[in-house]
Amino acid sequence: MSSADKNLSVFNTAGLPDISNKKFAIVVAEWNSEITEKLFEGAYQTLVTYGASESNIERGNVPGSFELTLGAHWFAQRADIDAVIALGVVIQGETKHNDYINHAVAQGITNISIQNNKPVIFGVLTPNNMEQAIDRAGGAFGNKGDEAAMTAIKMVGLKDQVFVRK
Ligand SMILES: Nc1c(NC[C@H](O)[C@H](O)[C@H](O)CO)[nH]c(=O)[nH]c1=O
Ligand SMILES: CC(=O)[C@@H](O)COP(=O)(O)O
Repeated sequence: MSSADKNLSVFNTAGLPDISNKKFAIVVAEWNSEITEKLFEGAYQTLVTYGASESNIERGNVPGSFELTLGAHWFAQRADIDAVIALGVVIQGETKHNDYINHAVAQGITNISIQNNKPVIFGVLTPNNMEQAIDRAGGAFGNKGDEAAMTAIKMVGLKDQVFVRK
């Protein structure tokens, strides 16, 4: 992934960890579901492609992206969950409401990842319009869900590297 590539589905896959026994939760916002479902599909398929067992991927739905933080926190509190992926799409409206949601969720997800000492991935699109959302949910710029899943894979690998006794 890089700004030059500007493709959310292009990433370095060298040295990925064995995730066959890792358990992932994916929390999906129902707002803009025509896009969030594409993000979920991308995240799910990326996890499976790189070694996760389908039985080790659990999904939860929340009404909107603002609720992603609490929904992700509930999963992150579970000892059997190794990483949480939060997926949402917050589209710019006429007011500043999207700004408040985006900032709250970005900070909230950061906080719960640290609080629960495990990866909680910010897989939230914050486009100005639906076209930009479509481009980043399997369109011209890849799929944010792919990126979020790959980020989760790499972070669980880093956690094992740091904490699992050799
Ligand atoms: N406008 C969008 C929302 N709004 C709903 C909020 O996320 C939240 O559910 C509500 O404020 C009640 O707490 N949510 C999105 O995910 N995307 C939007 O574009
Ligand atoms: C980001 C949203 O919540 C959005 O639906 C709000 O739209 P608006 O700012 O036009 O009320």
